[in-house]
Amino acid sequence: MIIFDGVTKRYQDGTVAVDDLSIEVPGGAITVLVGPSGCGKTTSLRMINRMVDATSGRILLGGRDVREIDPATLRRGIGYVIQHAGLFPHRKIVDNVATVPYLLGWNRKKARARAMELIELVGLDPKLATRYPFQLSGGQQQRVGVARALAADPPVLLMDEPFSAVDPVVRTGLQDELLRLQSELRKTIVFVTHDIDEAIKLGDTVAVLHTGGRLAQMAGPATLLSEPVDDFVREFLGRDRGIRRLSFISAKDVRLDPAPADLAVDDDDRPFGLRVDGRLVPYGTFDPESDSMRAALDAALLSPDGTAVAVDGDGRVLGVATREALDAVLRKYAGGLPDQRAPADQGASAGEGAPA
Ligand SMILES: Nc1ncnc2c1ncn2[C@@H]1O[C@H](COP(=O)(O)OP(=O)(O)OP(=O)(O)O)[C@@H](O)[C@H]1O
Repeated sequence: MIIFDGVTKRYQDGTVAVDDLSIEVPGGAITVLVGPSGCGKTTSLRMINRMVDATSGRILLGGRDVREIDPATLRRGIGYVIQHAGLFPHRKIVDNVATVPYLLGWNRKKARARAMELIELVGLDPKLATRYPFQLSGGQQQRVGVARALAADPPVLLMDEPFSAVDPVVRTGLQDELLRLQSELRKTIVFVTHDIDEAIKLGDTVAVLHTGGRLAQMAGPATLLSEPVDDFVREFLGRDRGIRRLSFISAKDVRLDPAPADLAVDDDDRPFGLRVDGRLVPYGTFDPESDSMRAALDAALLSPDGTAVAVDGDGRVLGVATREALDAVLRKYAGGLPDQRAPADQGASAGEGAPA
Protein backbone atom coordinates (compact mmCIF):
# COMPACT_ATOMS: atom_id res chain seq x y z
CA MET A 1 0.00 0.00 0.00
CA ILE A 2 1.10 3.57 -0.67
CA ILE A 3 -0.15 6.31 1.64
CA PHE A 4 -0.10 10.04 0.87
CA ASP A 5 -0.39 11.72 4.23
CA GLY A 6 -1.05 15.46 3.94
CA VAL A 7 1.36 15.81 1.02
CA THR A 8 2.05 19.27 -0.42
CA LYS A 9 4.42 20.20 -3.22
CA ARG A 10 5.31 23.83 -3.73
CA TYR A 11 7.81 24.40 -6.55
CA GLN A 12 10.55 27.02 -6.18
CA ASP A 13 8.58 29.64 -8.10
CA GLY A 14 5.73 29.31 -5.61
CA THR A 15 3.43 27.10 -7.72
CA VAL A 16 1.48 24.79 -5.47
CA ALA A 17 1.20 21.66 -7.62
CA VAL A 18 -0.19 19.38 -4.89
CA ASP A 19 -2.04 20.70 -1.88
CA ASP A 20 -2.43 18.63 1.29
CA LEU A 21 -3.18 15.41 -0.54
CA SER A 22 -4.17 12.44 1.61
CA ILE A 23 -5.03 9.24 -0.22
CA GLU A 24 -4.46 5.52 0.26
CA VAL A 25 -3.38 3.54 -2.76
CA PRO A 26 -4.30 -0.11 -2.18
CA GLY A 27 -1.74 -2.83 -2.87
CA GLY A 28 -2.20 -5.22 -5.80
CA ALA A 29 -4.67 -2.98 -7.62
CA ILE A 30 -4.72 -0.20 -10.22
CA THR A 31 -5.29 3.29 -8.83
CA VAL A 32 -5.76 5.98 -11.46
CA LEU A 33 -5.01 9.66 -10.86
CA VAL A 34 -7.09 11.67 -13.28
CA GLY A 35 -7.85 15.34 -13.67
CA PRO A 36 -7.42 18.35 -15.94
CA SER A 37 -4.05 19.49 -17.22
CA GLY A 38 -1.87 20.94 -14.50
CA CYS A 39 -3.79 19.42 -11.57
CA GLY A 40 -0.66 17.82 -10.14
CA LYS A 41 -0.96 14.23 -11.38
CA THR A 42 2.62 13.87 -12.57
CA THR A 43 3.99 15.67 -9.54
CA SER A 44 2.07 13.30 -7.25
CA LEU A 45 3.38 10.28 -9.12
CA ARG A 46 6.97 11.47 -9.09
CA MET A 47 6.90 12.09 -5.39
CA ILE A 48 6.41 8.35 -4.89
CA ASN A 49 9.77 7.49 -6.48
CA ARG A 50 11.37 10.75 -5.30
CA MET A 51 11.99 12.23 -8.71
CA VAL A 52 10.29 15.13 -6.94
CA ASP A 53 10.46 15.58 -3.17
CA ALA A 54 7.40 16.68 -1.23
CA THR A 55 7.56 20.06 0.50
CA SER A 56 5.57 18.75 3.45
CA GLY A 57 3.64 15.67 4.46
CA ARG A 58 4.73 12.06 4.08
CA ILE A 59 4.48 9.31 1.49
CA LEU A 60 4.62 5.84 2.98
CA LEU A 61 5.50 2.87 0.84
CA GLY A 62 4.93 -0.43 2.59
CA GLY A 63 4.91 1.54 5.86
CA ARG A 64 8.24 3.37 5.24
CA ASP A 65 8.57 7.07 4.56
CA VAL A 66 10.07 7.23 1.04
CA ARG A 67 12.38 10.05 2.19
CA GLU A 68 14.18 7.54 4.39
CA ILE A 69 15.01 5.39 1.38
CA ASP A 70 17.96 6.19 -0.87
CA PRO A 71 16.42 7.37 -4.19
CA ALA A 72 18.40 4.96 -6.37
CA THR A 73 17.44 1.98 -4.21
CA LEU A 74 13.84 3.18 -4.09
CA ARG A 75 13.62 3.47 -7.89
CA ARG A 76 15.00 0.00 -8.49
CA GLY A 77 11.98 -1.35 -6.62
CA ILE A 78 9.52 0.75 -8.58
CA GLY A 79 8.82 0.32 -12.29
CA TYR A 80 8.25 3.56 -14.19
CA VAL A 81 6.57 3.89 -17.57
CA ILE A 82 6.20 7.20 -19.39
CA GLN A 83 4.64 8.57 -22.56
CA HIS A 84 6.74 7.78 -25.70
CA ALA A 85 8.29 4.93 -23.65
CA GLY A 86 11.58 6.82 -23.15
CA LEU A 87 13.70 3.99 -24.53
CA PHE A 88 17.47 4.29 -24.99
CA PRO A 89 17.78 4.84 -28.75
CA HIS A 90 21.19 3.21 -29.18
CA ARG A 91 20.35 0.04 -27.28
CA LYS A 92 18.65 -2.96 -28.79
CA ILE A 93 15.18 -3.78 -27.47
CA VAL A 94 16.45 -6.73 -25.43
CA ASP A 95 19.04 -4.50 -23.74
CA ASN A 96 16.50 -1.75 -23.12
CA VAL A 97 14.29 -4.26 -21.32
CA ALA A 98 17.28 -5.60 -19.36
CA THR A 99 18.27 -2.12 -18.11
CA VAL A 100 17.36 -2.62 -14.46
CA PRO A 101 18.65 -6.21 -14.22
CA TYR A 102 22.01 -4.91 -15.56
CA LEU A 103 21.93 -2.14 -12.94
CA LEU A 104 21.23 -4.76 -10.30
CA GLY A 105 24.40 -6.59 -11.39
CA TRP A 106 22.79 -9.61 -13.05
CA ASN A 107 25.07 -11.31 -15.55
CA ARG A 108 24.34 -10.61 -19.18
CA LYS A 109 22.92 -14.03 -19.97
CA LYS A 110 20.46 -14.05 -17.08
CA ALA A 111 19.40 -10.44 -17.70
CA ARG A 112 18.79 -11.11 -21.39
CA ALA A 113 16.88 -14.33 -20.66
CA ARG A 114 14.62 -12.37 -18.31
CA ALA A 115 14.22 -9.64 -20.94
CA MET A 116 13.13 -12.22 -23.53
CA GLU A 117 10.55 -13.60 -21.11
CA LEU A 118 9.12 -10.13 -20.65
CA ILE A 119 9.14 -9.30 -24.33
CA GLU A 120 6.83 -12.29 -24.83
CA LEU A 121 4.78 -11.49 -21.74
CA VAL A 122 3.82 -8.07 -23.11
CA GLY A 123 2.76 -9.62 -26.41
CA LEU A 124 5.73 -8.67 -28.59
CA ASP A 125 7.24 -10.90 -31.25
CA PRO A 126 10.62 -12.14 -29.87
CA LYS A 127 12.13 -11.34 -33.29
CA LEU A 128 11.87 -7.64 -32.39
CA ALA A 129 14.38 -8.12 -29.56
CA THR A 130 17.40 -7.39 -31.73
CA ARG A 131 15.94 -4.24 -33.28
CA TYR A 132 16.53 -0.67 -32.13
CA PRO A 133 13.66 1.47 -30.80
CA PHE A 134 13.34 3.54 -34.00
CA GLN A 135 12.57 0.30 -35.87
CA LEU A 136 9.38 -0.25 -33.80
CA SER A 137 5.92 1.32 -34.00
CA GLY A 138 4.74 3.64 -31.23
CA GLY A 139 2.53 0.92 -29.75
CA GLN A 140 5.36 -1.62 -29.82
CA GLN A 141 7.67 0.87 -28.11
CA GLN A 142 5.12 1.36 -25.35
CA ARG A 143 5.00 -2.39 -24.82
CA VAL A 144 8.79 -2.39 -24.53
CA GLY A 145 8.45 0.40 -21.96
CA VAL A 146 6.09 -1.77 -19.91
CA ALA A 147 8.40 -4.79 -20.25
CA ARG A 148 11.36 -2.69 -19.10
CA ALA A 149 9.45 -1.45 -16.07
CA LEU A 150 8.56 -5.04 -15.12
CA ALA A 151 12.05 -6.48 -15.64
CA ALA A 152 13.14 -6.68 -12.02
CA ASP A 153 9.64 -7.72 -10.93
CA PRO A 154 9.00 -4.60 -8.83
CA PRO A 155 5.91 -4.70 -6.61
CA VAL A 156 5.01 -1.14 -7.62
CA LEU A 157 4.52 0.30 -11.09
CA LEU A 158 4.12 4.01 -11.81
CA MET A 159 2.64 4.80 -15.22
CA ASP A 160 2.50 8.40 -16.42
CA GLU A 161 0.18 8.78 -19.44
CA PRO A 162 1.85 5.67 -20.91
CA PHE A 163 -0.64 5.24 -23.77
CA SER A 164 -1.42 8.86 -24.65
CA ALA A 165 0.83 9.15 -27.66
CA VAL A 166 -0.64 6.31 -29.72
CA ASP A 167 -3.78 6.17 -31.87
CA PRO A 168 -7.09 5.05 -30.31
CA VAL A 169 -7.04 1.51 -31.70
CA VAL A 170 -3.49 0.78 -30.52
CA ARG A 171 -4.31 2.47 -27.25
CA THR A 172 -7.27 0.16 -26.66
CA GLY A 173 -5.00 -2.82 -27.33
CA LEU A 174 -2.41 -1.56 -24.84
CA GLN A 175 -5.09 -0.97 -22.20
CA ASP A 176 -6.46 -4.49 -22.71
CA GLU A 177 -2.95 -5.89 -22.44
CA LEU A 178 -2.32 -4.03 -19.21
CA LEU A 179 -5.53 -5.46 -17.70
CA ARG A 180 -4.54 -8.95 -18.82
CA LEU A 181 -1.05 -8.57 -17.34
CA GLN A 182 -2.43 -7.16 -14.13
CA SER A 183 -4.83 -10.08 -13.70
CA GLU A 184 -1.71 -12.29 -13.64
CA LEU A 185 0.78 -10.06 -11.86
CA ARG A 186 -1.32 -8.13 -9.31
CA LYS A 187 1.11 -5.21 -9.01
CA THR A 188 0.39 -2.04 -7.11
CA ILE A 189 -0.09 0.33 -10.03
CA VAL A 190 -0.50 4.09 -9.93
CA PHE A 191 -1.62 5.23 -13.37
CA VAL A 192 -1.83 8.87 -14.44
CA THR A 193 -4.10 9.99 -17.26
CA HIS A 194 -6.15 13.03 -18.22
CA ASP A 195 -8.62 10.76 -20.03
CA ILE A 196 -11.62 9.86 -17.87
CA ASP A 197 -12.60 6.97 -20.17
CA GLU A 198 -9.18 5.41 -19.70
CA ALA A 199 -9.46 5.98 -15.94
CA ILE A 200 -12.85 4.25 -15.76
CA LYS A 201 -11.68 1.36 -17.89
CA LEU A 202 -8.44 0.67 -16.03
CA GLY A 203 -8.95 1.81 -12.47
CA ASP A 204 -9.99 -0.40 -9.59
CA THR A 205 -10.00 2.95 -7.81
CA VAL A 206 -10.06 6.37 -9.44
CA ALA A 207 -8.88 9.57 -7.75
CA VAL A 208 -10.16 12.72 -9.48
CA LEU A 209 -7.95 15.74 -8.77
CA HIS A 210 -8.83 19.42 -8.94
CA THR A 211 -6.43 21.98 -10.32
CA GLY A 212 -4.05 22.82 -7.50
CA GLY A 213 -3.58 19.15 -6.62
CA ARG A 214 -6.60 18.81 -4.35
CA LEU A 215 -8.57 15.61 -4.21
CA ALA A 216 -12.10 15.97 -5.56
CA GLN A 217 -13.25 12.35 -5.18
CA MET A 218 -11.72 8.91 -4.83
CA ALA A 219 -13.95 5.91 -5.50
CA GLY A 220 -14.43 2.79 -7.57
CA PRO A 221 -15.37 3.59 -11.18
CA ALA A 222 -19.02 2.54 -10.92
CA THR A 223 -19.50 4.58 -7.75
CA LEU A 224 -17.85 7.54 -9.42
CA LEU A 225 -20.23 7.29 -12.37
CA SER A 226 -23.33 6.88 -10.24
CA GLU A 227 -22.48 9.20 -7.35
CA PRO A 228 -20.21 12.08 -8.36
CA VAL A 229 -19.72 14.24 -5.28
CA ASP A 230 -19.98 17.64 -6.94
CA ASP A 231 -20.40 19.54 -10.20
CA PHE A 232 -16.69 19.48 -10.92
CA VAL A 233 -16.58 15.67 -10.88
CA ARG A 234 -19.91 15.42 -12.71
CA GLU A 235 -18.67 17.68 -15.50
CA PHE A 236 -15.32 15.93 -15.65
CA LEU A 237 -17.06 12.57 -16.08
CA GLY A 238 -18.91 14.05 -19.02
CA ARG A 239 -22.05 12.87 -20.74
CA ASP A 240 -23.30 9.28 -21.02
CA ARG A 241 -22.64 8.49 -17.38
CA GLY A 242 -25.78 6.36 -17.26
CA ILE A 243 -24.90 4.36 -20.36
CA ARG A 244 -21.33 3.86 -19.18
CA ARG A 245 -22.58 2.47 -15.87
CA LEU A 246 -24.12 -0.42 -17.80
CA SER A 247 -20.60 -1.80 -18.28
CA PHE A 248 -20.62 -2.67 -14.60
CA ILE A 249 -23.69 -4.90 -14.75
CA SER A 250 -23.24 -8.47 -15.91
CA ALA A 251 -25.70 -9.78 -18.48
CA LYS A 252 -25.75 -13.24 -16.88
CA ASP A 253 -29.10 -12.69 -15.14
CA VAL A 254 -31.01 -11.80 -18.29
CA ARG A 255 -33.94 -14.21 -18.85
CA LEU A 256 -33.62 -15.98 -22.18
CA ASP A 257 -36.50 -17.17 -24.33
CA PRO A 258 -36.18 -19.88 -27.00
CA ALA A 259 -34.81 -18.55 -30.29
CA PRO A 260 -37.55 -17.89 -32.87
CA ALA A 261 -37.86 -20.10 -35.96
CA ASP A 262 -36.87 -17.20 -38.22
CA LEU A 263 -33.38 -17.06 -36.72
CA ALA A 264 -31.14 -18.77 -39.28
CA VAL A 265 -28.42 -21.00 -37.81
CA ASP A 266 -25.70 -23.14 -39.38
CA ASP A 267 -25.03 -26.84 -38.69
CA ASP A 268 -23.20 -25.95 -35.48
CA ASP A 269 -26.10 -23.86 -34.19
CA ARG A 270 -24.27 -20.60 -34.86
CA PRO A 271 -26.70 -17.88 -35.93
CA PHE A 272 -26.03 -16.01 -39.17
CA GLY A 273 -29.12 -13.89 -39.80
CA LEU A 274 -32.74 -13.22 -39.11
CA ARG A 275 -35.33 -13.88 -41.82
CA VAL A 276 -37.40 -10.76 -42.31
CA ASP A 277 -39.76 -10.56 -45.31
CA GLY A 278 -37.85 -13.28 -47.12
CA ARG A 279 -34.47 -11.57 -46.60
CA LEU A 280 -31.67 -12.39 -44.15
CA VAL A 281 -30.79 -9.37 -42.04
CA PRO A 282 -28.02 -9.03 -39.48
CA TYR A 283 -28.71 -8.76 -35.74
CA GLY A 284 -26.67 -8.29 -32.57
CA THR A 285 -25.38 -11.00 -30.23
CA PHE A 286 -24.04 -11.07 -26.69
CA ASP A 287 -22.55 -13.71 -24.42
CA PRO A 288 -24.42 -13.63 -21.09
CA GLU A 289 -21.50 -15.27 -19.28
CA SER A 290 -18.92 -12.69 -20.16
CA ASP A 291 -20.70 -9.61 -21.49
CA SER A 292 -22.18 -6.62 -19.71
CA MET A 293 -25.64 -5.12 -20.01
CA ARG A 294 -24.09 -2.47 -22.22
CA ALA A 295 -23.17 -5.16 -24.74
CA ALA A 296 -26.59 -6.85 -24.39
CA LEU A 297 -28.48 -3.60 -24.99
CA ASP A 298 -26.17 -2.77 -27.87
CA ALA A 299 -27.03 -6.15 -29.40
CA ALA A 300 -30.77 -5.49 -28.96
CA LEU A 301 -30.45 -2.07 -30.59
CA LEU A 302 -28.65 -3.62 -33.57
CA SER A 303 -31.37 -6.20 -34.17
CA PRO A 304 -34.33 -5.55 -36.46
CA ASP A 305 -36.84 -6.91 -33.93
CA GLY A 306 -35.22 -5.33 -30.84
CA THR A 307 -34.24 -8.63 -29.23
CA ALA A 308 -30.64 -9.61 -28.51
CA VAL A 309 -29.46 -13.07 -29.51
CA ALA A 310 -27.55 -14.78 -26.71
CA VAL A 311 -24.65 -17.03 -27.70
CA ASP A 312 -22.18 -19.12 -25.72
CA GLY A 313 -18.38 -18.80 -25.83
CA ASP A 314 -18.34 -20.81 -29.08
CA GLY A 315 -20.94 -18.61 -30.74
CA ARG A 316 -23.79 -21.15 -30.45
CA VAL A 317 -27.31 -19.89 -29.86
CA LEU A 318 -28.55 -19.99 -26.27
CA GLY A 319 -31.78 -18.07 -26.81
CA VAL A 320 -32.97 -14.51 -27.18
CA ALA A 321 -33.36 -11.67 -24.70
CA THR A 322 -36.43 -9.52 -25.21
CA ARG A 323 -36.53 -5.83 -24.33
CA GLU A 324 -38.69 -6.76 -21.30
CA ALA A 325 -36.11 -9.28 -20.08
CA LEU A 326 -33.31 -6.70 -20.45
CA ASP A 327 -35.39 -4.07 -18.72
CA ALA A 328 -36.08 -6.38 -15.77
CA VAL A 329 -32.34 -6.62 -15.07
CA LEU A 330 -31.84 -2.86 -15.40
CA ARG A 331 -34.64 -2.16 -12.94
CA LYS A 332 -32.88 -4.32 -10.34
CA TYR A 333 -29.85 -2.06 -10.47
CA ALA A 334 -31.66 1.26 -10.53
CA GLY A 335 -30.44 2.08 -7.02
CA GLY A 336 -26.73 1.38 -7.38
CA LEU A 337 -24.10 -0.75 -9.02
CA PRO A 338 -21.22 -2.98 -8.01
CA ASP A 339 -17.69 -1.66 -8.71
CA GLN A 340 -17.00 -4.81 -10.63
CA ARG A 341 -17.30 -4.82 -14.37
CA ALA A 342 -18.33 -7.79 -16.49
CA PRO A 343 -15.20 -9.83 -17.35
CA ALA A 344 -15.35 -9.19 -21.10
CA ASP A 345 -15.73 -5.47 -20.56
CA GLN A 346 -12.38 -5.29 -18.82
CA GLY A 347 -10.85 -5.79 -22.18
CA ALA A 348 -13.49 -4.57 -24.55
CA SER A 349 -14.01 -1.13 -25.92
CA ALA A 350 -17.40 0.12 -26.96
CA GLY A 351 -15.94 2.18 -29.75
CA GLU A 352 -14.24 5.55 -30.13
CA GLY A 353 -11.97 5.00 -27.16
CA ALA A 354 -14.90 4.59 -24.76
CA PRO A 355 -14.30 2.40 -21.76
CA ALA A 356 -17.00 -0.12 -22.57
N1 LIG B 1 9.48 22.11 -12.13
C1 LIG B 1 8.40 22.88 -11.98
N2 LIG B 1 8.51 24.17 -11.56
C2 LIG B 1 7.43 24.96 -11.38
N3 LIG B 1 6.15 24.54 -11.60
C3 LIG B 1 5.99 23.27 -12.03
C4 LIG B 1 7.08 22.38 -12.24
N4 LIG B 1 6.60 21.20 -12.66
C5 LIG B 1 5.26 21.33 -12.73
N5 LIG B 1 4.90 22.57 -12.33
C6 LIG B 1 3.52 23.11 -12.24
O1 LIG B 1 2.83 22.35 -11.27
C7 LIG B 1 1.48 22.15 -11.68
C8 LIG B 1 1.19 20.67 -11.74
O2 LIG B 1 2.00 20.11 -12.77
P1 LIG B 1 1.92 18.55 -13.12
O3 LIG B 1 2.86 18.28 -14.24
O4 LIG B 1 2.10 17.75 -11.88
O5 LIG B 1 0.41 18.44 -13.60
P2 LIG B 1 -0.34 17.33 -14.45
O6 LIG B 1 -1.68 17.18 -13.82
O7 LIG B 1 0.50 16.11 -14.55
O8 LIG B 1 -0.49 18.04 -15.85
P3 LIG B 1 -0.58 17.45 -17.37
O9 LIG B 1 -1.83 16.60 -17.43
O10 LIG B 1 -0.69 18.69 -18.19
O11 LIG B 1 0.66 16.66 -17.60
C9 LIG B 1 1.33 22.88 -13.00
O12 LIG B 1 0.80 24.15 -12.76
C10 LIG B 1 2.75 22.97 -13.52
O13 LIG B 1 2.92 24.12 -14.32
